[in-house]
Amino acid sequence: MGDEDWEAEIIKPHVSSYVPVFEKDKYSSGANGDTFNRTSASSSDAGESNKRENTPTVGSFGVGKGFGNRGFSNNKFEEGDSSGFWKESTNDCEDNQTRSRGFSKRGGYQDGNDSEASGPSRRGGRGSFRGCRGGFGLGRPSNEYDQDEGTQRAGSLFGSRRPALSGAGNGDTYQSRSGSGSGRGGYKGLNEEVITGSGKNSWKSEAEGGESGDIQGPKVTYIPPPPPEDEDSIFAHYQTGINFDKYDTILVEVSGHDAPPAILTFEEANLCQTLNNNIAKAGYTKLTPVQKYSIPIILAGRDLMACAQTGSGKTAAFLLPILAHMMRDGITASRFKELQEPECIIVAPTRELINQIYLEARKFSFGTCVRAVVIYGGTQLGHSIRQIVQGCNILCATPGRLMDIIGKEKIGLKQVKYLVLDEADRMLDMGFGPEMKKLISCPGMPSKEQRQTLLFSATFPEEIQRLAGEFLKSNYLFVAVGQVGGACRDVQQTILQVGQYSKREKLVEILRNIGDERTMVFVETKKKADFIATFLCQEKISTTSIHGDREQREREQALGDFRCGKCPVLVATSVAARGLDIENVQHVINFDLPSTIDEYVHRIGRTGRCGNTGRAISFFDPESDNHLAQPLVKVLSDAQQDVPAWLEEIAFSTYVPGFSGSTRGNVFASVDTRKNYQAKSTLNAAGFSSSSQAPNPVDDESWD
Ligand SMILES: Nc1ncnc2c1ncn2[C@@H]1O[C@H](COP(=O)(O)OP(=O)(O)OP(=O)(O)O)[C@@H](O)[C@H]1O
Repeated sequence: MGDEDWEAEIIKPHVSSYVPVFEKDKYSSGANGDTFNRTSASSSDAGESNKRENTPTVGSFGVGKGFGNRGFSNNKFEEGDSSGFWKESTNDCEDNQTRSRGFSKRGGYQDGNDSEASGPSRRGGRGSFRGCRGGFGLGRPSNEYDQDEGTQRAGSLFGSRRPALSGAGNGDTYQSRSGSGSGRGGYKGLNEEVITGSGKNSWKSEAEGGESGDIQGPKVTYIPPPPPEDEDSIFAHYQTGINFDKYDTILVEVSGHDAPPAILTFEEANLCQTLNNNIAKAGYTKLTPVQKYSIPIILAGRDLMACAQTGSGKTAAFLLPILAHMMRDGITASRFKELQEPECIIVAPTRELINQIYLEARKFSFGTCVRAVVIYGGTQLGHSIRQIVQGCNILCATPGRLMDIIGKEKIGLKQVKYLVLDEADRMLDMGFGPEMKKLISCPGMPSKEQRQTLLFSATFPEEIQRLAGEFLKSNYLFVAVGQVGGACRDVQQTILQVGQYSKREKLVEILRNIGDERTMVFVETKKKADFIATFLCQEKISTTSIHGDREQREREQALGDFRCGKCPVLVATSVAARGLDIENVQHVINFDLPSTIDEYVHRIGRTGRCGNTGRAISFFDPESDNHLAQPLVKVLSDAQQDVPAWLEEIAFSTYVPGFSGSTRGNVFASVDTRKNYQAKSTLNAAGFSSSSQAPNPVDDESWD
């Protein structure tokens, strides 16, 4: 599905279609209670027995010049005047697969008729002008996930930055991409402090010269506000939901050799008193399944690939045992030093997510001498360095910034004992995979035999599992909570057939029904995110937006406004699809379906977290979404959701050979891929599956 054809929309009659009615009493029930139909032990048993390709169009939102130049900050959207919605060349996610350096055209300075061409080719290679956001795009520009220096420099070239959305709260105007610039996060050019490395960089990231100053250009000046220091804020948490206890019924499967038995309680983990206090202050009284299994595995020093549904506590599942190890090893407080050598590195694909992980690390390490630090793109490099040199035991980082800092020799890797890839499938795919490979082959980085590597996600496609072998010891354990890649059952999923010309109207109808309940609306492109947010503001629906073309300051502001309820609607691209844990998100609307089913699972997982219920409504456009019909049917049926007959029909008519059976084939890797090579698993003492024989050594080799 491409962008909507707005021009055509004007002449095409709107087709009304069903709008679901939101009844709160229905809402809270959902189809949550049933257990997965698996043969392994449930977690509660454990202790007992143990591009879309967008084509350019003429015309943009403003008049004459496009967004970047004139933007629409002063142009209220009026449907009748809009001759067309320009087409965006790449979606937010695609960007991260482009490692280009150079200049940007869009955003900062773009003619209305000057649509970007599709795909990376137009992004330019190294040293070229980069087709995005009007600025120097050095390093890893416009990576939706980790937009480091490129993004932050972008748009600055012309001396102005886009103001933040101003529609927040009143829905009147929605300013974005204005070329007139508010100066927020503005370009200070060469006057900005440049912190350079020692000058003897023996290893540099691909982004060398990015923010690091090797190549001069506009600098990122944004310094994120420090998080509140008071204990109440540090331990602030939301309540687990009515379905939290039902987590116990989810089947868990562990594969690999000699898996330690699961634990049932926090006490069994034998954590130190400080950690136990922090767990209690965080409001955790009971382990989630992924925690029951992962904590003892990590405590036993094993490598782990863990797959568990969205919102089920994977973050604590790796943080707690790592911290416990550190405490047990008598870690000493790290002091001010120019070169810090953290014991733990955690990487995640988006800035907001890594910040969230950092806050969790800070929470659980409260009162210990362990110091966690977060660094991510879109913020001033000097600020990152200042945070690090003060001491760093746990470094939480987005990939680009991490590589820059390593290149600056502010971080040494010799002491790394724990390497965590959150959203690991994302971290290992085409976008970040090369960066991660560089990380593990950086000088000083202990080999996989010497470090403990932990991979967590809600989705783990087979091919990514295979790639992961390079990162993990061959005897790693694989924990699958429920269906690998399956959707959270606490999310009630509705798929509506909505043609592109009816989407906006439908969206407004739904949002009006929803009222003030917090809702995330996912769209496929950054431009559309702006456009829809503007449109909703004009419909008097308080809306903000987050996407990769927004400055980091704006992104954080948007998230803050959404979190606090000032703007109950957040229009987002896939940058917000993974990991974000926002209280009280009751609805997710896929205005555009994503291109992959995994992305769908992550997106809808922004609601229905931690035992709370949520609803997801997706607009399915038969013109463009048919490829998703089969995997959607599988996801829906696995999560025991109603599958619309029309969707089944489409799925059937778009039958793909090899996609067969009641579960409709292998949309997900339903198991540890090593199982293909292993003998049949047996139930171990803890009641979960544990492989009884060594993998075939030949196959094993292929993992290295
Ligand atoms: N044992 C627990 N008891 C109570 N709350 C918990 C527990 N474990 C985690 N939580 C809370 O559940 C929420 C979701 O946890 P978390 O963000 O780690 O989920 P996740 O599995 O990583 O999700 P995603 O796949 O979307 O990244 C957080 O607010 C977290 O504090």
